[in-house]
Amino acid sequence: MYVAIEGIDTAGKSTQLDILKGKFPNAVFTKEPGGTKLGLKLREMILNGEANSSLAEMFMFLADRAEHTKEIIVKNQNKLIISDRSFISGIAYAKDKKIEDLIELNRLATSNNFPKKVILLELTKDELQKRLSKKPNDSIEKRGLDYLLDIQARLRETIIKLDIEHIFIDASLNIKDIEKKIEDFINE
Ligand SMILES: Nc1ncnc2c1ncn2[C@@H]1O[C@H](COP(=O)(O)OP(=O)(O)OP(=O)(O)O)[C@@H](O)[C@H]1O
Ligand SMILES: Cc1cn([C@H]2C[C@H](O)[C@@H](COP(=O)(O)O)O2)c(=O)[nH]c1=O
Repeated sequence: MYVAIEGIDTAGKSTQLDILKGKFPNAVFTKEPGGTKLGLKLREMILNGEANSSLAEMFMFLADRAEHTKEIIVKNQNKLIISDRSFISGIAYAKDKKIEDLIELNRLATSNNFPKKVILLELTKDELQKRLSKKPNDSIEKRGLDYLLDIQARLRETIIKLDIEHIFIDASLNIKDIEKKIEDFINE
């Protein structure tokens, strides 16, 4: 089963994934962008802000996703796969593109291999500001609070629009409480 953890920058995805690796030792843990050798090169170029064109950036994420689908998702389809982000981030972060167009582009990139379950960690503006202030910000994070909160709303909208089995979790809850909610959702 293919499961994705979604959330804007600093929502707590990596923190939860580190715990989940101990709870699901036989699962395949991966991420977008950067889940493959090619994806790591694409991730570095994107997060260093090397694309001047938003369309070029979008296609770089789609290229990462196509490689990730072929090399990780399809090759491990009989296992539990838990991914840090997915095509849902791809749709939500491409703010200047139509969701309908993005859905079709992502169907092509993933050969229709969408996650079966999605966990969305959601931050308040205050908590996001606090967490962003504690770390160096990459080119996307530098676009600011309102940009990221709009992305968060698009993540929620996309999950609902595509009717994917999901759970929305308050990312400011205690780390252990969040983990239990995620574990129970994956196991249900
Ligand atoms: N439930 C929580 N309560 C308080 N702080 C948290 C919680 N979960 C994570 N954090 C802290 O928030 C920061 C960001 O967490 P983390 O790196 O896991 O987020 P992320 O979603 O992986 O971020 P990014 O997408 O930017 O890599 C870290 O300093 C982490 O310790
Ligand atoms: C998959 C995907 C991601 N993004 C953005 C979201 C983040 O700002 C970065 C990835 O960094 P992280 O450390 O993995 O959170 O890229 C995007 O804009 N489009 C996508 O498809």
